Amino acid sequence: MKILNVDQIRALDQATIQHEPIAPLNLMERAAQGFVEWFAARYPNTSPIKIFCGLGNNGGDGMAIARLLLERHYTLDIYVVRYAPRESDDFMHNHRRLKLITEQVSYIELSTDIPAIRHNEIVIDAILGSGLSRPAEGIIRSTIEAINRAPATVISVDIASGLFADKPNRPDDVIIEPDHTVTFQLPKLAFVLPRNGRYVGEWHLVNIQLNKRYIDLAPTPYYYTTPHEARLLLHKRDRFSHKGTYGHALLLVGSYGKIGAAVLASRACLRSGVGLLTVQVPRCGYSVLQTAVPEAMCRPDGHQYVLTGQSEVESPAPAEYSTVGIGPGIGKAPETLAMLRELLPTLKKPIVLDADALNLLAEHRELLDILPHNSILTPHPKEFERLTQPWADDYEKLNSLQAFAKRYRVVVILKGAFTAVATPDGEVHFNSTGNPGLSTGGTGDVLTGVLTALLAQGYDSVEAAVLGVFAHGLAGDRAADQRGPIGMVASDVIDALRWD
Ligand SMILES: NC(=O)C1=CN([C@@H]2O[C@H](COP(=O)(O)OP(=O)(O)OC[C@H]3O[C@@H](n4cnc5c(N)ncnc54)[C@H](O)[C@@H]3O)[C@@H](O)[C@H]2O)[C@@H](O)CC1
Ligand SMILES: Nc1ncnc2c1ncn2[C@@H]1O[C@H](COP(=O)(O)OP(=O)(O)O)[C@@H](O)[C@H]1O
Ligand SMILES: [K+]
Repeated sequence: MKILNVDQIRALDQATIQHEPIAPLNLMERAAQGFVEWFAARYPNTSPIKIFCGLGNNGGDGMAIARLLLERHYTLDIYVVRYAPRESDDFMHNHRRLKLITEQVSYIELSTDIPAIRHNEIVIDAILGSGLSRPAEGIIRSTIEAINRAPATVISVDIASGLFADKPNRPDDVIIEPDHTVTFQLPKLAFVLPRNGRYVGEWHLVNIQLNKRYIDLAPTPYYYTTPHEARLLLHKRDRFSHKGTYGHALLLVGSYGKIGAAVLASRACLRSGVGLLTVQVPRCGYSVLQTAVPEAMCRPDGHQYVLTGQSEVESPAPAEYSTVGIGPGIGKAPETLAMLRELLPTLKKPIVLDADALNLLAEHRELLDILPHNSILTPHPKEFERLTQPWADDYEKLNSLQAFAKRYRVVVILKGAFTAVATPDGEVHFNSTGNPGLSTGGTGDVLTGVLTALLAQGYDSVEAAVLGVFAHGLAGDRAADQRGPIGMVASDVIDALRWD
């Protein structure tokens, strides 16, 4: 699913109005109906509601929503924040229609007009929408502050008032802090960026049948992976396949005290469909791995405690495997750095790099230039910062992510809520699965195993990254259903992996 910017959203409205064709007012009615259906499915009409409307089209949506809720017999106090003399045409029209069925519309011009809001109330925020052109000031600001102070449930229409949809706010901007945002058709870039978490809450899409052709043609680097899109990426298994069909992966993982990372990555790799798996661990990990993961072959490293790349047993060179996954638990010993230096130039196919492999790249940047093209790097934000430099805001971080993936021709998976997969072509795919239960040691090792298995099976790097991140997050969601987000551990995520 595409993520469009504000100009494109405005043009999309216009395209819908022209080509469907539909009158602007009817499109607003459709949006309001969509919101009200979402709302009515969750909140019974016993909860008292206060709705705050601005004077633009977001306020117009609010006026229409108020009328539709009154028709459904909700108890409603309606407020218009009169911050300017100008009103949009569709606001005016819906204001007039509302006044035909109720006299009870209050106007907020001064702080003293702002009502007290009680804890059992629901606030609907329709003050400012995607037309925000400057930070909220004056009476809008005071109203937003009052809503944020109130102990009520807050639901924003389209986007929290005061939040820019596709560019950074200043740190001291006043913005609604909703519990939910109900937005129309497509997500906004602001919704998937970490620093906006409290200005978005849980967000929900309401389909209002905006022009499909415009959406299909609109250029954008930003995408949001839907379950349907992820499923389309999945390769089917051939009836006459054998284990050779699904690749032979090599994992270079673990060091003394971190053999658990090796076990987790290996198990996840096997649970993600790899044909054969060989794992190289330092000698101290040999019996652990052979016992904990009997399905994997193990080649013990020549070193007792860290990886050096030297193997005690006769075995093929890493380049002969379908792919290599390297990083979980390896540490940063000089011998391991030497291994990386020797290994990288010999590899011609994309590989997966995670954890201390990334930290070694950050400390020895010349290695970045010899990464096999289309390799997958899986930094969490701290690791990514080491690879680049600190950023002032999420938009700067996003630019730096795109630039990095392009410059080194790699796929970068920046992990976290709405994990961002940046491609060498400059696209970014935000993931839709996962939950805070995944914020626990070892879940990143699981992701490395998953991705290594997908590359070994012949998925191209972008598909492997988008699908792998989706499936990993979905497994995390299943694990959270079973164990709760607090009790779940990385092994539960492996057990919950499913590929159908
Ligand atoms: N496809 C869609 O997304 C649809 C959008 N609709 C609604 O239309 C909204 C966008 O409407 P508008 O473009 O009128 O935008 P707004 O409702 O955000 O209103 C912006 C108006 O307020 C002014 N303004 C902007 N920032 C201000 C500030 N800080 N202080 C004071 N005034 C400020 C602007 O100059 C403009 O006149 C959407 O958010 C959505 O609610 C729906 O009605 C129909 C479909
Ligand atoms: N709040 C969250 N919401 C969704 N996914 C999360 C969240 N926190 C962490 N994750 C996911 O959990 C994994 C954590 O990886 P990482 O930080 O490398 O942990 P570790 O190295 O301990 O295994 C990543 O896939 C990340 O996207
Ligand atoms: K709003």
